[in-house]
Amino acid sequence: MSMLDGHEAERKTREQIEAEAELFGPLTSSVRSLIDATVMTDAAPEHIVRARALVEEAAALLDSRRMSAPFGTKWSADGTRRSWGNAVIGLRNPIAPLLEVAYEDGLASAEADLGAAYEGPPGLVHGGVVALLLDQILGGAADHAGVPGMTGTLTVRYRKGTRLGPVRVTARVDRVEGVKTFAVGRVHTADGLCAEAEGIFVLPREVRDMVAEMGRPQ
Ligand SMILES: CCCCCCCCCCCC(=O)SCCNC(=O)CCNC(=O)[C@H](O)C(C)(C)COP(=O)(O)OP(=O)(O)OC[C@H]1O[C@@H](n2cnc3c(N)ncnc32)[C@H](O)[C@@H]1OP(=O)(O)O
Repeated sequence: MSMLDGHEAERKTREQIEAEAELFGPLTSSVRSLIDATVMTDAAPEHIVRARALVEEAAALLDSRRMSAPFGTKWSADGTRRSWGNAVIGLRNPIAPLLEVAYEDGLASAEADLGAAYEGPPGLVHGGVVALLLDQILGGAADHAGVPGMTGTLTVRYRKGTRLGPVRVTARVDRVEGVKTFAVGRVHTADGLCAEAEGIFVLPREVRDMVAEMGRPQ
């Protein structure tokens, strides 16, 4: 599979996209609550059995018609970009903590409330989830600065356990060296700084080749 696959131009209007967001956003939110309830439930066995039947019925309804491929990234004529399946920010993805990333003065920042579904060590966020958030926000900072790339290397230093609950993640571009963008970021909770990261984001060769090809005179 090429890295250019999964990017798709679409002709939907802003109103159509908003209507889709209104339809799918609440579904995702309900399933996210279901995930939390599944991890945390202490209900009676007969309630678990009944819940399972209801969940299977819902899954069958949703599965009655499927997209032919994962959501990918859809680009609208007005520049709107949707990655609704994304594992961190996807509006249609209930396992995404749903970071809403804000960009200001070169700083990307987002907050998330990480519940029991993200646990690693008791009461703490799984280290892979911490890396997941950092990967996304560092990559987002690079992208927003106009120097995007695929994650080549992500180095995370875990300074202290990240307690489950509200977290704040931030990132910015540190420097650009040719096709590599170096971004740095942090994760904070009420306990203070929990993790720091540096990422190297590389604009892939095939994207570089495509850009060079487009710039060549006909
Ligand atoms: C369109 C995107 C928008 C995307 C914008 C959206 C961002 C969202 C964030 C989500 C991020 C992800 O999850 S991304 C998914 C996880 N990552 C991946 O799957 C990437 C898998 N790896 C790859 O596709 C490839 O190995 C690449 C793209 C990383 C590099 O391949 P390449 O492009 O052929 O690289 P190549 O020409 O050999 O090298 C170019 C320069 O990069 C350096 N380099 C090569 N590999 C690495 C590396 N792993 N770590 C550090 N540096 C590296 C080389 O030394 C060289 O430096 P010099 O000689 O020039 O000094």
